Amino acid sequence: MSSSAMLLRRVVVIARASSSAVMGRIVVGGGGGGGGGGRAVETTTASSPRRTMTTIGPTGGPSSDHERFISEELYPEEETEGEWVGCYLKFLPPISTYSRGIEILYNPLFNKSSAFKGGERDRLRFRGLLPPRKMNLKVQKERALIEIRAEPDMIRKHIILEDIHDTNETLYHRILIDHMDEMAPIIYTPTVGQACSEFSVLYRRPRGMYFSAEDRGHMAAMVYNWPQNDVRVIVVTDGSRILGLGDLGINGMGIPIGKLSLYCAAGGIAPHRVLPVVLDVGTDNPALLKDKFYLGLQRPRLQGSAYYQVVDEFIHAAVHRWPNVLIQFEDFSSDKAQTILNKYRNDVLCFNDDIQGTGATTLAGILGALRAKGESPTSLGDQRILIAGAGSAGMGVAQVLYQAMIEHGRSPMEAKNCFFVADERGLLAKDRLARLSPEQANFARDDDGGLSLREIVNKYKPTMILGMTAVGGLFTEDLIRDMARHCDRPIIFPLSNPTSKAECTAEQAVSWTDGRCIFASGSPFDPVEMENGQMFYPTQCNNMFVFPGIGLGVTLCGAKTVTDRMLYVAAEALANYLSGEELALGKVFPNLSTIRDVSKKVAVAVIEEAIRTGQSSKLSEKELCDLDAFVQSKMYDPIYVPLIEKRTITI
Ligand SMILES: NC(=O)C1=CN([C@@H]2O[C@H](COP(=O)(O)OP(=O)(O)OC[C@H]3O[C@@H](n4cnc5c(N)ncnc54)[C@H](O)[C@@H]3O)[C@@H](O)[C@H]2O)C=CC1
Ligand SMILES: CC(=O)C(=O)O
Ligand SMILES: [Mg+2]
Repeated sequence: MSSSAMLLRRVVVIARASSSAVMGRIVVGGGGGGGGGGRAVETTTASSPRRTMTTIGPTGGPSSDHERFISEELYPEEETEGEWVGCYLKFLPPISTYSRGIEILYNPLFNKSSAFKGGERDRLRFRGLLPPRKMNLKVQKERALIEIRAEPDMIRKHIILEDIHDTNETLYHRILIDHMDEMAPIIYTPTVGQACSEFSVLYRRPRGMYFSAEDRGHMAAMVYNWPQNDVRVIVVTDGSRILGLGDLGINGMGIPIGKLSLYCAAGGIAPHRVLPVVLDVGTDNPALLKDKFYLGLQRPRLQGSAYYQVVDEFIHAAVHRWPNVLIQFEDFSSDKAQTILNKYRNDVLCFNDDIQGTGATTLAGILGALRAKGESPTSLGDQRILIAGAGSAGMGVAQVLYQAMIEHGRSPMEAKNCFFVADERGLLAKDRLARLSPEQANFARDDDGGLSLREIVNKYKPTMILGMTAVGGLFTEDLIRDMARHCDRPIIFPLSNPTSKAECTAEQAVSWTDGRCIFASGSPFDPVEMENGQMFYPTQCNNMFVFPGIGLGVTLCGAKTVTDRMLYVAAEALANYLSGEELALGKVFPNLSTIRDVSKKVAVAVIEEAIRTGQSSKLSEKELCDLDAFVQSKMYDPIYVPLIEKRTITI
């Protein structure tokens, strides 16, 4: 083709780009095809909290191969600084930085590695510090997937992914978003359990902050060591109950890191706005106390007021530097978890994921299960609910289900009567009131204290059994067969994590109930082929389905606190997400691949609730008309944007 013909085609391409803005050689907007409506991209600088919003047009595809050929020839991909969508190059607002040279390559928030374009390599002074051939995000992802998939061992896969996390956050989150089904078990439960157990020996690079008992009196200053001004979400643990693995001390850092990866990938919070934290108050794990490679303080855990002072100092320091930050308490042992939540929940934007997040998620799963049985949500108050495990998770679930029953018109007494809560000493009843926490005492039965799980099943014929004991295999064949004898479609939720702690497996539940159970588990299980050849698809009842959306919602609307009603509407949004087809397949939670959309729906529900109840300080009624599009526009989408020197251009 002659160069004049090529030029002519270029003019046509530009002219077709309706409402296009043209900046240099970059065309904004797309032709036909794509999803209609503009999309807003939010950019931020890692070193500065300033943001720009630029609306870009519909993502139209190329109208012909010919057109694509011409455009790409004019603007070779490896040299243009934008994102190719078919034959169009989308304009992307640049990020400006004070960093230069090698510093940028070592900053995972900025680094694009082989995807840095020639212009950037010159502007930011690292030409020659990278191999010359340029790749794009797609090719980099393809290469990373080959490496991850070639590795059979889950912990090795985890190490590869976390290595990408530590070197290139854009690529890491792109991989998570595009392959959530495959990646969640690697970065989250069950593999994160092993990653925590081996955290000190696997430790490579710093991520997050540690506040130890030795830092008392310094925390208000220490928080300024964190390089980001705009932290929106902190996940904090004291490492005292990591999944069902017990006290792992600072090795529990893997949990805030994993949860925050989900905040970014599923909840659309930009990675420079999240901060994983461990409070190192010692450990009572005898193996760690004498492990020469353990990286935390080797002393018994602080107790009493000394312990609560550390928590208090940290919270005040964090809120002082980042006044609007959401603090998510995670994996605190049950003797402290509720006390801490009660102390801060009315004054600080915070929630406890194990208590409240698990409660909301399990409520959603139960509402889904009732739908699958052809029952209405109000039938929740007709259920007989056996909860095995009276810790944070068990009592959190009991409280949220109880509130939902009240919401649906049951009296407190009627609602309480639905519950049978048991721990390792059997059914909780008034005979041991003196040794129960207020939350446990609320659900103590009048009689039958100490009945075993099987005795409860055979006497009270529960319609569901929920496991939050961290005791792998607790749901025995006899127990589940008894459940199935008394109930046509028993709901069986072994929720303990990681997989080794699940009270039973999907295969066991299906086989012992002859395929009649409605099942969901905390950690993932593979589909099961039933005797009749039909497939059974277990889904995951894990708080990952609500916490990213709750975080996105409360931070976007500037909520002052996280209310019980916000958790309730989050559960409803999750339950409503399920389609009839999914329910027919036995699924009570959506596929993980939809988690980003689920999180958006949860965020919308939370924001609506905040606006309705006057909890929202940033959004008002007028934003309600297209909240879905608003939330979508605010969600972090990992793509490479051009980097420029801060000194040269300010955005
Ligand atoms: N799927 C999900 O989203 C979530 C799952 N979990 C899981 O739930 C489990 C429990 O977590 P927490 O409540 O924080 O722990 P926890 O240690 O506070 O509570 C465990 C409870 O189980 C009871 N228990 C122990 N042995 C028992 C037995 N043989 N029979 C009946 N009860 C027994 C204990 O007495 C205690 O009440 C963990 O494995 C955790 O990973 C926790 C939060 C969310
Ligand atoms: C999922 C979760 O938060 C836990 O197992 O603790
Ligand atoms: Mg947890």
